[in-house]
Amino acid sequence: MKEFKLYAITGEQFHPGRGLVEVMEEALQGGCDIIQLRDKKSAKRDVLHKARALRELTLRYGATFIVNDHIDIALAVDADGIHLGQDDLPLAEARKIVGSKIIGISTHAIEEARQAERDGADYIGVGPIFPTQSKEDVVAPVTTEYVSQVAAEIRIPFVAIGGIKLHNVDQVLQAGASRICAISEIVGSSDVRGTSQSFVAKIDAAARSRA
Ligand SMILES: Cc1ncc(COP(=O)(O)OP(=O)(O)O)c(N)n1
Ligand SMILES: Cc1nc(C(=O)O)sc1CCOP(=O)(O)O
Ligand SMILES: [Mg+2]
Repeated sequence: MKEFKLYAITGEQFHPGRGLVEVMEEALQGGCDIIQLRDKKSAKRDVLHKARALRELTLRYGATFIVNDHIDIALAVDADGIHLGQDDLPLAEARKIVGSKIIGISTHAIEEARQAERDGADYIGVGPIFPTQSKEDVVAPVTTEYVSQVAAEIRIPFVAIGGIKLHNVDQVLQAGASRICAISEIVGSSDVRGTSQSFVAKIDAAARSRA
Protein backbone atom coordinates (compact mmCIF):
# COMPACT_ATOMS: atom_id res chain seq x y z
CA MET A 1 0.00 0.00 0.00
CA LYS A 2 1.01 3.64 -0.44
CA GLU A 3 3.01 5.07 2.48
CA PHE A 4 0.96 7.09 4.96
CA LYS A 5 1.52 8.94 8.20
CA LEU A 6 -1.70 10.66 9.31
CA TYR A 7 -4.93 8.65 9.22
CA ALA A 8 -8.21 10.47 9.91
CA ILE A 9 -11.39 8.54 10.65
CA THR A 10 -14.77 10.17 10.22
CA GLY A 11 -16.85 10.98 13.30
CA GLU A 12 -19.80 13.14 12.36
CA GLN A 13 -20.98 13.43 15.97
CA PHE A 14 -17.90 15.58 16.63
CA HIS A 15 -18.80 18.28 14.08
CA PRO A 16 -22.52 19.04 14.41
CA GLY A 17 -23.63 21.58 11.83
CA ARG A 18 -20.65 20.96 9.56
CA GLY A 19 -20.76 18.66 6.53
CA LEU A 20 -18.80 15.42 6.30
CA VAL A 21 -17.08 16.24 3.02
CA GLU A 22 -16.21 19.79 4.09
CA VAL A 23 -14.54 18.55 7.30
CA MET A 24 -12.68 15.69 5.65
CA GLU A 25 -11.47 18.00 2.88
CA GLU A 26 -9.89 20.24 5.52
CA ALA A 27 -8.20 17.19 7.02
CA LEU A 28 -6.76 16.33 3.60
CA GLN A 29 -5.63 19.92 3.10
CA GLY A 30 -3.85 19.71 6.46
CA GLY A 31 -1.88 16.64 5.41
CA CYS A 32 -4.01 13.61 6.29
CA ASP A 33 -3.08 11.06 3.65
CA ILE A 34 -5.57 8.30 4.45
CA ILE A 35 -9.22 8.57 5.39
CA GLN A 36 -11.61 5.97 6.76
CA LEU A 37 -15.38 6.21 6.60
CA ARG A 38 -16.67 4.90 9.94
CA ASP A 39 -20.41 5.19 10.44
CA LYS A 40 -22.00 2.78 12.90
CA LYS A 41 -25.44 4.45 12.95
CA SER A 42 -26.68 5.36 9.48
CA ALA A 43 -28.76 3.23 7.15
CA LYS A 44 -26.59 1.29 4.72
CA ARG A 45 -27.82 3.31 1.77
CA ASP A 46 -26.71 6.51 3.48
CA VAL A 47 -23.31 5.01 4.26
CA LEU A 48 -23.03 4.17 0.55
CA HIS A 49 -23.73 7.78 -0.43
CA LYS A 50 -21.13 9.05 2.03
CA ALA A 51 -18.64 6.51 0.72
CA ARG A 52 -19.20 7.71 -2.86
CA ALA A 53 -18.59 11.30 -1.85
CA LEU A 54 -15.42 10.48 0.11
CA ARG A 55 -14.12 8.26 -2.70
CA GLU A 56 -14.44 11.19 -5.10
CA LEU A 57 -12.81 13.56 -2.59
CA THR A 58 -9.85 11.30 -1.80
CA LEU A 59 -9.18 10.72 -5.49
CA ARG A 60 -8.93 14.49 -5.96
CA TYR A 61 -6.33 14.69 -3.18
CA GLY A 62 -4.44 11.50 -4.09
CA ALA A 63 -5.27 10.08 -0.66
CA THR A 64 -6.09 6.51 0.30
CA PHE A 65 -9.72 5.71 1.10
CA ILE A 66 -10.76 2.93 3.47
CA VAL A 67 -14.28 1.83 4.46
CA ASN A 68 -14.84 0.49 7.97
CA ASP A 69 -16.81 -2.77 8.37
CA HIS A 70 -18.74 -2.78 5.03
CA ILE A 71 -16.88 -4.82 2.43
CA ASP A 72 -19.79 -4.53 -0.02
CA ILE A 73 -19.73 -0.74 0.15
CA ALA A 74 -15.94 -0.68 -0.26
CA LEU A 75 -16.34 -2.71 -3.45
CA ALA A 76 -19.32 -0.71 -4.71
CA VAL A 77 -17.44 2.60 -4.60
CA ASP A 78 -14.03 1.11 -5.49
CA ALA A 79 -12.45 2.20 -2.21
CA ASP A 80 -8.78 1.38 -1.76
CA GLY A 81 -9.55 -0.98 1.07
CA ILE A 82 -11.41 -1.99 4.19
CA HIS A 83 -10.76 -1.98 7.91
CA LEU A 84 -11.84 -4.98 9.98
CA GLY A 85 -11.86 -5.66 13.70
CA GLN A 86 -11.28 -8.87 15.64
CA ASP A 87 -15.01 -9.70 15.53
CA ASP A 88 -15.53 -8.84 11.87
CA LEU A 89 -15.17 -11.20 8.90
CA PRO A 90 -11.87 -13.14 9.23
CA LEU A 91 -9.07 -11.79 7.09
CA ALA A 92 -8.76 -14.93 4.94
CA GLU A 93 -12.44 -14.72 3.98
CA ALA A 94 -12.26 -10.98 3.38
CA ARG A 95 -9.20 -11.50 1.14
CA LYS A 96 -11.23 -13.87 -1.08
CA ILE A 97 -13.73 -11.06 -1.62
CA VAL A 98 -11.55 -7.96 -1.97
CA GLY A 99 -8.55 -9.49 -3.75
CA SER A 100 -5.61 -7.09 -3.72
CA LYS A 101 -7.41 -4.21 -2.00
CA ILE A 102 -5.95 -3.02 1.29
CA ILE A 103 -7.07 -4.89 4.40
CA GLY A 104 -6.39 -3.26 7.77
CA ILE A 105 -6.93 -5.20 11.00
CA SER A 106 -7.43 -3.85 14.54
CA THR A 107 -5.15 -5.39 17.14
CA HIS A 108 -4.98 -4.97 20.89
CA ALA A 109 -2.26 -7.45 21.83
CA ILE A 110 0.94 -8.74 20.27
CA GLU A 111 -0.51 -12.17 19.46
CA GLU A 112 -3.27 -10.50 17.41
CA ALA A 113 -0.61 -8.44 15.62
CA ARG A 114 1.45 -11.55 14.84
CA GLN A 115 -1.65 -13.34 13.56
CA ALA A 116 -2.67 -10.41 11.34
CA GLU A 117 0.83 -10.28 9.87
CA ARG A 118 0.84 -14.05 9.24
CA ASP A 119 -2.61 -13.83 7.63
CA GLY A 120 -1.48 -11.15 5.17
CA ALA A 121 -2.90 -7.91 6.57
CA ASP A 122 -1.66 -4.81 4.74
CA TYR A 123 -1.51 -2.80 7.96
CA ILE A 124 -2.67 -3.09 11.55
CA GLY A 125 -4.30 -0.68 13.98
CA VAL A 126 -2.62 -0.68 17.39
CA GLY A 127 -4.80 0.55 20.22
CA PRO A 128 -6.47 1.96 22.09
CA ILE A 129 -3.33 3.66 23.36
CA PHE A 130 -5.24 5.96 25.72
CA PRO A 131 -8.86 6.08 26.96
CA THR A 132 -11.26 7.11 24.21
CA GLN A 133 -14.89 8.25 24.09
CA SER A 134 -15.16 7.60 20.34
CA LYS A 135 -15.80 3.85 20.42
CA GLU A 136 -18.48 2.18 22.53
CA ASP A 137 -17.19 -1.41 22.80
CA VAL A 138 -13.58 -0.49 23.37
CA VAL A 139 -11.07 -2.61 25.29
CA ALA A 140 -8.87 -1.23 28.10
CA PRO A 141 -6.01 1.02 26.97
CA VAL A 142 -3.02 -0.97 25.74
CA THR A 143 -0.61 1.91 26.55
CA THR A 144 2.50 2.92 24.63
CA GLU A 145 4.15 -0.31 25.79
CA TYR A 146 2.18 -2.17 23.12
CA VAL A 147 3.42 0.33 20.52
CA SER A 148 7.02 -0.48 21.49
CA GLN A 149 6.35 -4.22 21.27
CA VAL A 150 4.85 -3.90 17.80
CA ALA A 151 7.60 -1.55 16.60
CA ALA A 152 10.23 -4.08 17.69
CA GLU A 153 8.64 -7.13 16.15
CA ILE A 154 6.05 -6.49 13.43
CA ARG A 155 7.23 -5.77 9.89
CA ILE A 156 3.99 -4.64 8.21
CA PRO A 157 2.90 -0.99 8.67
CA PHE A 158 1.10 -0.18 11.91
CA VAL A 159 -0.90 2.86 12.96
CA ALA A 160 -1.46 3.89 16.59
CA ILE A 161 -5.04 4.79 17.53
CA GLY A 162 -7.18 5.64 20.52
CA GLY A 163 -7.25 8.82 22.58
CA ILE A 164 -4.37 10.36 20.65
CA LYS A 165 -4.29 14.15 20.93
CA LEU A 166 -1.75 16.83 20.04
CA HIS A 167 -0.77 16.98 23.70
CA ASN A 168 0.08 13.26 24.03
CA VAL A 169 1.13 12.21 20.51
CA ASP A 170 4.84 12.72 21.26
CA GLN A 171 4.71 9.83 23.78
CA VAL A 172 3.28 7.58 21.05
CA LEU A 173 5.92 8.66 18.52
CA GLN A 174 8.72 8.19 21.07
CA ALA A 175 7.45 4.66 21.72
CA GLY A 176 8.12 3.83 18.05
CA ALA A 177 5.00 4.76 16.07
CA SER A 178 5.52 6.57 12.78
CA ARG A 179 1.83 6.63 11.76
CA ILE A 180 -0.95 8.18 13.81
CA CYS A 181 -4.72 7.79 13.59
CA ALA A 182 -7.32 9.96 15.28
CA ILE A 183 -11.01 10.73 15.19
CA SER A 184 -12.09 13.34 17.74
CA GLU A 185 -8.89 15.38 17.91
CA ILE A 186 -8.95 15.95 14.14
CA VAL A 187 -12.59 16.09 13.06
CA GLY A 188 -13.80 17.71 16.31
CA SER A 189 -11.27 20.51 16.06
CA SER A 190 -12.40 24.07 15.38
CA ASP A 191 -9.39 24.18 13.00
CA VAL A 192 -9.29 20.77 11.29
CA ARG A 193 -6.62 21.83 8.80
CA GLY A 194 -4.36 23.39 11.45
CA THR A 195 -4.70 20.41 13.80
CA SER A 196 -3.79 18.03 10.97
CA GLN A 197 -0.79 20.20 10.08
CA SER A 198 0.35 20.12 13.71
CA PHE A 199 0.11 16.31 13.80
CA VAL A 200 2.12 16.06 10.58
CA ALA A 201 4.79 18.41 11.97
CA LYS A 202 5.14 16.24 15.08
CA ILE A 203 5.27 13.00 13.06
CA ASP A 204 7.91 14.50 10.75
CA ALA A 205 9.97 15.84 13.67
CA ALA A 206 9.98 12.38 15.29
CA ALA A 207 11.06 10.80 11.99
CA ARG A 208 13.94 13.31 11.68
CA SER A 209 15.08 12.62 15.21
CA ARG A 210 15.15 8.86 14.46
CA ALA A 211 17.14 9.28 11.21
C1 LIG B 1 -7.19 2.30 11.87
C2 LIG B 1 -8.23 1.65 12.71
N1 LIG B 1 -7.85 0.93 13.77
C3 LIG B 1 -8.79 0.34 14.55
C4 LIG B 1 -10.14 0.48 14.24
C5 LIG B 1 -11.21 -0.22 15.05
O1 LIG B 1 -11.85 -1.21 14.26
P1 LIG B 1 -12.89 -2.25 14.97
O2 LIG B 1 -12.14 -2.95 16.04
O3 LIG B 1 -13.53 -3.06 13.92
O4 LIG B 1 -13.95 -1.31 15.62
P2 LIG B 1 -14.97 -0.31 14.88
O5 LIG B 1 -14.18 0.82 14.32
O6 LIG B 1 -15.66 -1.08 13.80
O7 LIG B 1 -15.88 0.12 15.99
C6 LIG B 1 -10.48 1.25 13.13
N2 LIG B 1 -11.76 1.42 12.76
N3 LIG B 1 -9.52 1.82 12.37
C1 LIG C 1 -12.32 3.45 16.25
C2 LIG C 1 -11.34 3.13 17.31
N1 LIG C 1 -10.66 1.92 17.33
C3 LIG C 1 -9.83 1.84 18.36
C4 LIG C 1 -9.00 0.65 18.64
O1 LIG C 1 -8.24 0.68 19.61
O2 LIG C 1 -9.10 -0.31 17.87
S1 LIG C 1 -9.82 3.23 19.33
C5 LIG C 1 -10.97 3.98 18.33
C6 LIG C 1 -11.48 5.35 18.56
C7 LIG C 1 -10.45 6.42 18.23
O3 LIG C 1 -11.02 7.68 18.35
P1 LIG C 1 -10.32 8.91 19.08
O4 LIG C 1 -9.16 9.31 18.24
O5 LIG C 1 -11.38 9.97 19.10
O6 LIG C 1 -9.94 8.47 20.47
MG1 LIG D 1 -15.22 -2.99 12.83
